[in-house]
Amino acid sequence: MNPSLNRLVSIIGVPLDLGANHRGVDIGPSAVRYAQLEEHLQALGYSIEDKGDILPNKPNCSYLDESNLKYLDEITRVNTELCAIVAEEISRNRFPLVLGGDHSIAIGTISGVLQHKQRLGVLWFDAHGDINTAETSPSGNIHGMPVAVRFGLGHERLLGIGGRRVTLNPQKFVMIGVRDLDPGEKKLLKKLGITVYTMHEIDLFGMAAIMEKAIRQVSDGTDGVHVSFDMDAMDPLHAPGVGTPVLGGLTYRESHLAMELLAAANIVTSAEFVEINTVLDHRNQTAKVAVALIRSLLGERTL
Ligand SMILES: NC(=[NH2+])NCCC[C@H](N)C(=O)O
Ligand SMILES: [Mn+2]
Ligand SMILES: [Mn+2]
Repeated sequence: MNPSLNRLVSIIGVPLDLGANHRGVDIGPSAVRYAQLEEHLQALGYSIEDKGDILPNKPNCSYLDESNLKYLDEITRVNTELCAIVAEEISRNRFPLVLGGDHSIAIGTISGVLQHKQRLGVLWFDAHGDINTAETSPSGNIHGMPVAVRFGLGHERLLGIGGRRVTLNPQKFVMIGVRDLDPGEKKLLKKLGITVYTMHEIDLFGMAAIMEKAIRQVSDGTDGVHVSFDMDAMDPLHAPGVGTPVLGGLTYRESHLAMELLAAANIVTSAEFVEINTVLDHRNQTAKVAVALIRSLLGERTL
């Protein structure tokens, strides 16, 4: 598989923070636009269409939901809309670039991509596994559940997004940068046989070697590759504006190298950058880093 680089990019903002149950990531899409995403991509020769934001309805100001699937209704609604827009942009032959928002939006993004590419490879950059279900989640926050949903595990409403039960192939799903897993997540990752490159493997073998293996795994025998990048995959030193920071993450250069190698491999057909929490950020640093990573992913080189 080697689709020629798609020069038509559609930006889709999803200012959803209900999945994190934490204010601040709802400003993520604005922060990334403010960091001049569009201008930078235009300079790289891309033709950009900004589709605007999918606006969630905020619950009453108390923002209190004590269930083990917090804000299920609204998260389902936003993801259903996101799924349709992503599918529509792909049918228009455009590359969907989704800006979060919390990571629950991966449910909608990936189900939209799956409408067109049934044999999809996914690279999931994250400090976390995001493979909880309501039964295993310590928080009830749906941003910790999208991976489980995409493997067909979770609440009926979430599984129904996209109209049909399309699920991912665990053999074509790779996690990178993981360093914080809940007990139920560890069990499920092992049961499904998912390839997880934790920080331990990245320290041991280096990002270049890990990416070489990861790229081969997700691109062989697939008809597209989706990149889901949670900014907390990076070390909080480089990306401080995230709601669930974990020490010991990817350095600035490791993250860039991963994006550069993906650009060189020319395999990525859609992407999302999520969990940018502007309230917790310093001078928009994390949004700027996200823009820098997107530029590398889309082929910018130093020389
Ligand atoms: N997308 C994220 N930042 N997820 C963090 C999840 C944290 C924890 N594992 C939970 O389920 O609540
Ligand atoms: Mn995370
Ligand atoms: Mn995540």
